[in-house]
Amino acid sequence: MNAYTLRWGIISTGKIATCFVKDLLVDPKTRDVHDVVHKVVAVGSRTTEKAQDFIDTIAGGDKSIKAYGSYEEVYADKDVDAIYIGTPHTSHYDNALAAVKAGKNVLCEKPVTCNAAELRSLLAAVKEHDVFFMEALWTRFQPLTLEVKKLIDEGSLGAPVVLHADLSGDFDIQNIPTTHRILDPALGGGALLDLGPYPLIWAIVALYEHPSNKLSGPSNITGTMLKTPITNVDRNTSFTLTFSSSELAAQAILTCSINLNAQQPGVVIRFERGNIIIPAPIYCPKEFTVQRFGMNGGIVSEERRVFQYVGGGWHFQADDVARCIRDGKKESALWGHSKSLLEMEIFDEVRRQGGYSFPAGIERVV
Ligand SMILES: NC(=O)C1=CN([C@@H]2O[C@H](COP(=O)(O)OP(=O)(O)OC[C@H]3O[C@@H](n4cnc5c(N)ncnc54)[C@H](OP(=O)(O)O)[C@@H]3O)[C@@H](O)[C@H]2O)C=CC1
Ligand SMILES: O=C1OC[C@@H](O)[C@H](O)[C@H]1O
Repeated sequence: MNAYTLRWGIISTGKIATCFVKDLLVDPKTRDVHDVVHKVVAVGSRTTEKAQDFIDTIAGGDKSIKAYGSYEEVYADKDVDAIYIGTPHTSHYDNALAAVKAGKNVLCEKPVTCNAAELRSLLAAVKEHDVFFMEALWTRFQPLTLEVKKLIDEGSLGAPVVLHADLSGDFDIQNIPTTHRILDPALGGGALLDLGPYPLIWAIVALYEHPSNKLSGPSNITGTMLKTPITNVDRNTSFTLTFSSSELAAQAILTCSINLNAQQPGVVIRFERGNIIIPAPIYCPKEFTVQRFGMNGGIVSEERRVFQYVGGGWHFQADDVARCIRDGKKESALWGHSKSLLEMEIFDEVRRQGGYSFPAGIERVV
């Protein structure tokens, strides 16, 4: 069977665009993938020099990759099948909408938009232009996550009861410029939008996607935010989700911080008959441990599973995008539109309770 080639146009040349493109250049055979391959055909930046420098640095100066000094030229390029968007949160809506209107398939970094209203508007355009669209929630596609999901669904641990998940990062907020995307409210700064998708994705995998939950949304959401006096964005955010509307009765306790390092606690999923423990960093964990309880409630067995592969882990989502586009699908079965929408609705509610409003004009749709 001939492998399907997906031709990518890259929007922006920052940190995550670098990680993603490096992974696109990893031979899929190293992860035992033989049905799809990836080709970077164009890179768009706000300056042509940066686009060319990116190609020189990341892709060894590959002459077949076009360097554009605007994003619009990438959207218009006939050789591009799919656009990858790696700009700051507050640009996602505009960039994705422009790509969709140009008839391109889109993979857009997390958080997919600033709010649920922007996403609804974007999804209407996706439908109208009949293109594929996905938020780049890469963790959902990693082999470890697929194994954890299989273990949960197989049911030997019983029902999930409580999930704890944290993602923190030390962004050195006392010393970075207030224009850094993590501090600047005009770039959607703060912990929730940047780090919140990761604790949330584990709650979605373990609770929302649990077979007994029948894809019911949380019946209750609480959120509280501690702001930094530097720019008033959320420095520490805690939020809880209660699932109780179907056969599942479970809670998720989720936290994220921009002034702590990314070490433990990671993720702990507590079931009736055991635990799944996933050490940090929870966006790309490399191992998990399953503990099983005996009759008296003590731990009678512990199994550690380790996952290794070539690359950073962003290529698994790229393979899914390629297969979807090859097969004419408009959304992914693993991280489809409704999950991104649930994420944005939860974030809207947590920001509402936490008292975090963006500066006027930042949200393109309200
Ligand atoms: N999936 C993951 O693991 C990660 C995802 N992310 C997500 O990716 C997005 C970008 O993050 P990151 O790569 O760290 O950010 P960077 O600041 O490193 O890069 C963002 C890039 O976007 C472009 N850009 C366009 N408009 C602006 C603007 N107004 N201000 C600054 N840059 C702008 C620039 O590229 P150019 O000048 O070439 O146009 C810039 O290099 C965020 O939404 C974040 O949540 C971030 C890190 C990890
Ligand atoms: O997606 C992300 O994962 C890792 C973090 O360090 C980064 O800020 C965030 O955007």
